[in-house]
Amino acid sequence: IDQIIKQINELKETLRRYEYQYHVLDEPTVPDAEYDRLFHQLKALEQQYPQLIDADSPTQRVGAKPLASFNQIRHELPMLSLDNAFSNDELKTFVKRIQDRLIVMPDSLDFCCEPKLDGLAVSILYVNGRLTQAATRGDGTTGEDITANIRTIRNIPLQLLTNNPPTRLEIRGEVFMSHSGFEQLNRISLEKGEKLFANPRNAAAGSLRQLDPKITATRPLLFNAYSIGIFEGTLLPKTHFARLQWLKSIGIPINNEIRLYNTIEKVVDFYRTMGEKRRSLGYDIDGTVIKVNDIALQQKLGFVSKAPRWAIAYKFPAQEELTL
Ligand SMILES: Cc1ccc2cc(C(N)=O)cc(O)c2n1
Repeated sequence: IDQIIKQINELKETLRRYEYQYHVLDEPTVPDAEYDRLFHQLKALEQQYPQLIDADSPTQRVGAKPLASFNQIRHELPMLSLDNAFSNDELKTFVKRIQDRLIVMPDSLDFCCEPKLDGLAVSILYVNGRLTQAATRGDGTTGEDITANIRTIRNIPLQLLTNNPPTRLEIRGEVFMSHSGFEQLNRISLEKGEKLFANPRNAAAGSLRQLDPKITATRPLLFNAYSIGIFEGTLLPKTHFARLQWLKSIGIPINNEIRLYNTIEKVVDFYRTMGEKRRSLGYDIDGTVIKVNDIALQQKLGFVSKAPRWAIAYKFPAQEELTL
């Protein structure tokens, strides 16, 4: 039996590494057939020795039975909404307000720039490196417990890839659907005579609101992290950009368009570039998110009402055509 345990642990470790290379680094090192072969080998061993199945095995993504309803979860830290800017002038005002508030100005003010994914904000909690809970943003204070559905999203790791995980780590990010996944889903829904979704965001929302995780597991959902909520038992890097890189290093997918700039001109150029890239990204974005990179400065700037003073969503003009 020790041989079996050793074999099962090796299979789990290998599969987790393959998943990380494929979903987070976007650099698969083995063909899908090899991943599938090992996956089915693990599945067979676990069926033969069910007492050796652990909840975070790569084979345990799809929950057992449908829920009757979603439980409510209270966010220990509120999930913020962002103020919007719709012009360069409004962006400049955002930066000016920051400079006015920071009596002592740092020699250079770094901004972390990201595409603003058009999906749904979720919170995912890892306890001792294991995915234990996930919730929708809801009204920012209370959300719905969608743990079983979040576990079915293939690029979200069930365990953090680190030997000394934080005691608790809350990841916040966006669940979204790619254009190709959306078109494929609607093609299948059409064939099955089921209702079609109007756009990828609605399709993602509908998929996360499924009470039966077996249905969610068939939907092409993706996740990109954009910030850290609660963290305990670990020291974090001092800047937002470095924190995102750290998340990637422990197995959490982040967007690959994120950049760091230290002048407003470069930030405006990033906004323009993302506006051009928008039609070829393969997923919907509705603008960019510009954040003060230094965490200590973020804490000095704080929030006004529910939105941070240190971040702005610089949006694109509303898209005329529907994405159908
Ligand atoms: C603080 C905050 C709130 C909402 C966000 C939303 C997105 C997004 N939709 O991509 C990205 C971010 O960095 C965000 N950051």
